[in-house]
Amino acid sequence: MAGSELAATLSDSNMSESAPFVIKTVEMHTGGEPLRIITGGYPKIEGKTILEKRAYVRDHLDVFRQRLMWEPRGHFDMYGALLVEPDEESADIGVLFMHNEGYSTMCGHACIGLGRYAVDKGIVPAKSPQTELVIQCPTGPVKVWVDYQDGKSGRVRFHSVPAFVFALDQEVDVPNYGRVKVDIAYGGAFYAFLPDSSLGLDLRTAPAEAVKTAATAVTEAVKKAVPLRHPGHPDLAFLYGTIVTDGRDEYAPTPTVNTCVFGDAAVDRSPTGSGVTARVAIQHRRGQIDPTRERQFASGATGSVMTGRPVRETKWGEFDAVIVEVSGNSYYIGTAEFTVESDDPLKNGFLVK
Ligand SMILES: O=C(O)[C@H]1NCC[C@@H]1O
Repeated sequence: MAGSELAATLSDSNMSESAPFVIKTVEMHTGGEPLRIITGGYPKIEGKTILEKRAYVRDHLDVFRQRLMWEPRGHFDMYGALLVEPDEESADIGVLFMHNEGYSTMCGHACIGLGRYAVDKGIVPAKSPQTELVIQCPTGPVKVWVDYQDGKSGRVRFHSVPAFVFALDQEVDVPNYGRVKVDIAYGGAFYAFLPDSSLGLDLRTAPAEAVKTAATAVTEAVKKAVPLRHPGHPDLAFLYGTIVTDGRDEYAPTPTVNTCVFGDAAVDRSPTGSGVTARVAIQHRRGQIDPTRERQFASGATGSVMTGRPVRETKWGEFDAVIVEVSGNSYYIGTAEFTVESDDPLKNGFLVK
């Protein structure tokens, strides 16, 4: 099935909030991070470009995100992908990402899962030893290669849009943590990076709650202090989260650990594909990594690993940029069919904070 036909079947019912709600999903995880792929039942999505579609679901269909991401159908750290018709000729599928707070612009762990899904569902014809496809994300086209052997999809690699460094050693005052230096980089979304030691933490032993609190304080401080700009579109110019690292940026054959806190203080269970992309851009700028040295990045939450390496230099607008290759594994964990009863007082979902 072509990507555009699939997107059309997904959104052919013109459903209002009060209409019967039956949404089907395929459930996966990538390095522990959930991926709820919405495979049927979403209302019609208006908009020509993918950023217009993102704005449309945010402004008109947000209750569907809340129903699917929040409790009782989801949870605080749930993550979803909604297939949409791509508007770029080269793309096989288009996707909008969603989480506890809104709609992200790029998601590496989701592209890894969606690569397998597209091959396994026949959205793109499977080819051995690997199948290539392009996923149009709000940030732009992402090239994906899915290993395919003996009728089985496997490891996935992707090249996201050009990644660039926005600021190095930017000083910010973070309430309760003092003055810290952060690097800010774009890997399909903007992240602030800083080592655990700057926050008085040790990622190997710190409880997730402590990392989440500290990273959220950093995100809030950076949002206040540093206006971001993006060379492509103003909708892409926002800080998505903070990634706390173990500070081991110099190349080593063993994994360096990072924990990403994004959206409304969601903790990524995976090493964060878009974060690895942005972190490699910083390491490349500082001469800490090169194309011959693939680096391993481990999630501080689960220990799951993705690899990252710079592939080639390029530009995006005024920014020196780099194409980064990231790879990882995702797995199927089930399917679901979600419904709503009209008299359920909690039908639109809730979060316990
Ligand atoms: O892998 C990633 O890029 C994503 N995981 C959750 C937060 C990011 O969007």
